[in-house]
Amino acid sequence: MRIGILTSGGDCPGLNAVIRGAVLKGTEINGQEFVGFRDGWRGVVNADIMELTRHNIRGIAKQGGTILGTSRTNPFEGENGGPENIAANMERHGIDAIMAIGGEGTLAAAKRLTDAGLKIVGVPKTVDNDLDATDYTFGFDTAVQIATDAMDRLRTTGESHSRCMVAEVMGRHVGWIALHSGMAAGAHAILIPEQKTSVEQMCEWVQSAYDRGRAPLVVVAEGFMPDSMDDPHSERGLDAFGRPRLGGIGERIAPLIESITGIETRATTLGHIQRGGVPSAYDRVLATRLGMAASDIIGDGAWGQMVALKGTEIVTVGFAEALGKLKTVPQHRYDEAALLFG
Ligand SMILES: Nc1ncnc2c1ncn2[C@@H]1O[C@H](COP(=O)(O)OP(=O)(O)OP(=O)(O)O)[C@@H](O)[C@H]1O
Ligand SMILES: O=P(O)(O)OC[C@H]1O[C@](O)(CO)[C@@H](O)[C@@H]1O
Ligand SMILES: [Mg+2]
Repeated sequence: MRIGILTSGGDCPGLNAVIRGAVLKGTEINGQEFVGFRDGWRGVVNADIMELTRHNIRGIAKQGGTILGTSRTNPFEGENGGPENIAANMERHGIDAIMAIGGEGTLAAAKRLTDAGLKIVGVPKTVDNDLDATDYTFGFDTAVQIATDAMDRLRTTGESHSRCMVAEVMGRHVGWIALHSGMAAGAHAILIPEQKTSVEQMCEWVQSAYDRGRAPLVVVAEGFMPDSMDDPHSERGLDAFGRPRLGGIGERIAPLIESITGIETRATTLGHIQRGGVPSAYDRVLATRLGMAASDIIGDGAWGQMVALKGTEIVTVGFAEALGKLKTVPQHRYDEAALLFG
């Protein structure tokens, strides 16, 4: 069987380890051959294909990004898009099945194509860790470590100047990166999309930390909304799928904190630094196992399914179930972190 692998949506550390895991297990054990589609669904629609052999995936588990490239192309759009054209392209290139590595958008597209008769399995990815069907997504652990390192640095400069430091991290719909990096770095306030918080409450936490002689550290997820806002802060236009690009809420709340408390405040947006560079050991192992398992479920003909982590085991979940809901930060996880605020 000849399989086409694609990576789609935002990149994250560990994508290459999935590709390597799949190709090694597939070629060595499962009797499979692999090609890569360049730039996500764009490569599928335009039949932009590269060979993936054991030789050209060697050493890539530790490389950040994706050797295949990625995009937010919609496979249903354009004159070559849609299930019939894609099926014809696959047949022309002798490709029997697709392994789609992506977030909820990529997997939603994969589900629609599978419903139309294509043979597709999925591998979940996102630094945001917001897919409910898997306990952790690879890339998350690396992003949390990068954010924690950054906050450790913000704290030393904050302490030298007796300033309040606001660190903005990724997290469009959920606050997992903010919660974990904030707990790890000992933040005095963690602001996440799941919990609307008033500016007065933020300032209370900041003031109380300051009064104890600390330089307050506030972590805010890009999708956070103070109780006065109905939509996340966006000033950067729309992405390729027409959604607002987030980012900038930290710069927006820092002057509010400064004006209310009188404490000099600086904001730093970590942005794409969180998605770049080498994956952590945890993410390499998780990604490699998911890639190997995805090769196995292709061998089983488990079309419309994706691999996922449950506890410490890799399991299989149907796209429909996997896409049902986002994994938000539960109230008790926020409450336990909030005990340490202020
Ligand atoms: N319901 C859908 N039907 C068809 N295509 C979709 C659908 N949802 C998303 N897509 C396509 O899949 C692409 C990838 O989705 P998206 O941009 O949401 O990234 P993702 O895979 O969710 O990863 P992440 O959000 O973590 O970066 C989108 O740009 C869009 O073109
Ligand atoms: O700048 P890009 O690549 O469009 O992606 C930004 C988005 O991707 C994510 O990193 C993952 O979904 C979000 O946290 C963020 O909003
Ligand atoms: Mg998405």
